[in-house]
Amino acid sequence: MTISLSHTRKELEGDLKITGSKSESNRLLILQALFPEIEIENLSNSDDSKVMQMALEKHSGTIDIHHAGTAMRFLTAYFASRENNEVVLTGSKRMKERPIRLLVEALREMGADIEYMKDDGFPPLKINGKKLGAKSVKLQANVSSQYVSALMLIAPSLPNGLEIILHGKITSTPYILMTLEIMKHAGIEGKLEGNCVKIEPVKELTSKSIAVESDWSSASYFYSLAAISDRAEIRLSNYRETSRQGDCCLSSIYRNFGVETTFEKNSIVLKKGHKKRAKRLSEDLANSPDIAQTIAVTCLALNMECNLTGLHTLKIKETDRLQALKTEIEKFGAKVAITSDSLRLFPVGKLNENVRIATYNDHRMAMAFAPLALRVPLEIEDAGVVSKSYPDFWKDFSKLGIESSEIE
Ligand SMILES: O=C(O)C1=C[C@@H](OP(=O)(O)O)[C@@H](O)[C@H](O)C1
Ligand SMILES: C=C(OP(=O)(O)O)C(=O)O
Repeated sequence: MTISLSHTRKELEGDLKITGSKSESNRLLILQALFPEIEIENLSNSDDSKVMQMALEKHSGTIDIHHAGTAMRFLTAYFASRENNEVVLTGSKRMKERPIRLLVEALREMGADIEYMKDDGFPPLKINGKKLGAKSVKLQANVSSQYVSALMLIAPSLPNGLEIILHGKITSTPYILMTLEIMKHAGIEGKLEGNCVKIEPVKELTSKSIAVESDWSSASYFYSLAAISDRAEIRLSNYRETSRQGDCCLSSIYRNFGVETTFEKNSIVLKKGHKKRAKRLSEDLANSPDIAQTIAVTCLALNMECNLTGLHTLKIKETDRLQALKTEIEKFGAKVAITSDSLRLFPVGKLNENVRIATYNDHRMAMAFAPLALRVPLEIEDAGVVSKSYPDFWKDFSKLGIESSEIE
């Protein structure tokens, strides 16, 4: 489905409830499968969390996790450590290109029985679950933090817990801290000190209901809308002032665009008035890679030069996001220079109209470009792709007065 987007007003007002964080949800679903004493509130309604729930009901056969990176990585560790489970974990065409070797090697070092069914280092995987007895394991941590979280999540169910020694420069660190915080909240003891994560073994937990905070990465698209608007007051729930999600750094980054955030009870209120904004933006996003696309498009809309660094993980996500951003942003007439870990945007002033955005099976390509409709009419291909993390995105977007119509 291709949609065309245009705006009716540049002053935005609205009140939205955003679905639960898919990252928090998918961690809690694994923990709940290991410790049924855990109850989850405000679970994400994303495809990635639905696929995780479906997978955790199975003990054998082929499990297709589609595009869900966390599901692929967390379930590899989960099934490898479950005795008498024999599964094939597979995914979309893109998932078969997303590397998993470092995690598989670490699990094999712990005694796991995992085979590559096609290309070495990539899904699909044949996993023959076994009791894993290792106490300590080494893991390279500069490619994806999801490998680290995957091992952390199964660690409390192992007889000795687990010490994970991280090598290389740790990437996407807030996601490792999120895993740790959620586990601690559930009653599991653990710590990250220097390059060593240590998780204690647990037999049983006290029953506990844990609430998932709404998704901060999803909030980024409303930050972008507010930044591009003339005036905005958008209220989003349910958020906390002290979040476990690294993408809460949006509240400070978007001050550069004149958007102020206030916390009121369980909501954040994004306000854009007549505050001055920065002339250019420089940000290292190694801790929050999922908001890189949103920020680049906000800069495009506001004619702001930007230099985004720390983007080395973007090329192994749902698509090569650096290349995809360059291709799509340049359709508007701007210039983009990319390296393997950075993106520089040189804006043009007047943007080309009625550009058709390709989304490359990447939910964030569709959602990141959508706010640009406040500046120019545009079209977005395969708009349903948003369901990976935010199925109600277009519905919520229209509540703020952005009109979309299906054209194909
Ligand atoms: O653990 C998680 O929930 C995630 C970790 C990050 O991946 P990397 O660690 O691969 O950067 C992030 O991009 C992804 O959307 C979710
Ligand atoms: C990279 C993402 O997800 P995953 O790696 O879990 O597929 C994302 O949601 O932006």
